[in-house]
Amino acid sequence: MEQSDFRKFEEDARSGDIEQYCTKTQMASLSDYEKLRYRNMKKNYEMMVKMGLPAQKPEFMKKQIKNPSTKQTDFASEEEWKPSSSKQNIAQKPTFMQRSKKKRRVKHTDDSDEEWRPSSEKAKKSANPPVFKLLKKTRKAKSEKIEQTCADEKSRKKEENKEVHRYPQRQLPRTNYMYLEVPDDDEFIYCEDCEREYEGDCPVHPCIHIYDSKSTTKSEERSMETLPEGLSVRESRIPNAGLGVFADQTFQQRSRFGPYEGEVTTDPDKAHSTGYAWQIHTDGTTSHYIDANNKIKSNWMRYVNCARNEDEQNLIAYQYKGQIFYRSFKDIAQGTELLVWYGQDYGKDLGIDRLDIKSLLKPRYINGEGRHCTYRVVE
Ligand SMILES: C[S@@+](CC[C@H](N)C(=O)[O-])C[C@H]1O[C@@H](n2cnc3c(N)ncnc32)[C@H](O)[C@@H]1O
Repeated sequence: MEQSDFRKFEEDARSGDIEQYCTKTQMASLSDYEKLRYRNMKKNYEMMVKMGLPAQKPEFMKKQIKNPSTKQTDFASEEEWKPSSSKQNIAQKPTFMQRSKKKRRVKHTDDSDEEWRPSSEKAKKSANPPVFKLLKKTRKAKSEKIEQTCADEKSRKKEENKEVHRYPQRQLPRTNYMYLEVPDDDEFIYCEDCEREYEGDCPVHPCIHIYDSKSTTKSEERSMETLPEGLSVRESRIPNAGLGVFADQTFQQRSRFGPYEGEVTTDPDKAHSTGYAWQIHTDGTTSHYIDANNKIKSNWMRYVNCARNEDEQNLIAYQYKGQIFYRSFKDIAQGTELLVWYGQDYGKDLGIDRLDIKSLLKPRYINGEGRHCTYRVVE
């Protein structure tokens, strides 16, 4: 399918009717993004049927609601097409920070029929994924402690999501590692221009990789020495934030930096304590952390500060094949400080209240690949 056709198809999908498959309450609980996703699934299915292609009916479409008062299970929870591993680990309530787990993905191939992967294929793929081998090993070896911590964190998030608090909220543990919601599969990269994901990278708008400078030092200077050409570290423009990274030249949109270097740890307490650790996910759960606290073992990315609002944010962090990269989603002018979003918990710890996260017009540029599309309210 031509790209322009695909765009038109996506626009048409926004007007698709999914109301017949859920109750009013379920409808109201879905974010606009979720609604769009279900509409897209419905349209995809209908289009494939129309084209005479073998298509598997999305699970949610099989359960048409005749009587809205009939008790139903949660609409979103009926997504049997979701890989079970990711499904277990995803909070049921859609939140702004919750990345869409089922987006249009395009595999790198010349065969345009690959654009839509039916759920059964996806399920097969998840059952035997070609990647994450290294992480899976790490996962097997991970201590009970980390599993417990992840379980604690999930129940804490569940608590936070409750709309009515019958008891005063207890003091929550400090969460100061940086956090990304990562899906079951981190080998896809979102393209802002095409508004969809590609395996590896967008063939039309590929990232420009900015390589670290080589460092031979084994001293504390190492992290600074790895600074790529065109960047410098100096005092941040953000009051009391310490050092920050500045552009000494213009960096185009889709400049990619990384990976974020540091020590790998499975100890959440250690990761919590430093303020330089990114959380890494495998199959939707935390598997380990990359902690850049040690300057001898980390690179320059440890100096990138947290954006206080969407306007000043110019980088998004994302996990790709078990590593963290930063990518510019707009041109970065010379003299500008590079700023990324660390995640809501860390943001809160820094006293940053991202109003754009809470507003009805959802943020366009947060972390992860689902957050930085040009978001539109479609109702
Ligand atoms: C990953 S480090 C960033 C580099 C750090 N500025 C430095 O000098 O090493 C994270 C720490 O930087 C500071 N920081 C980052 N963004 C900030 C912000 N928006 N406001 C205040 N402090 C910030 C906080 O002290 C935080 O714990």
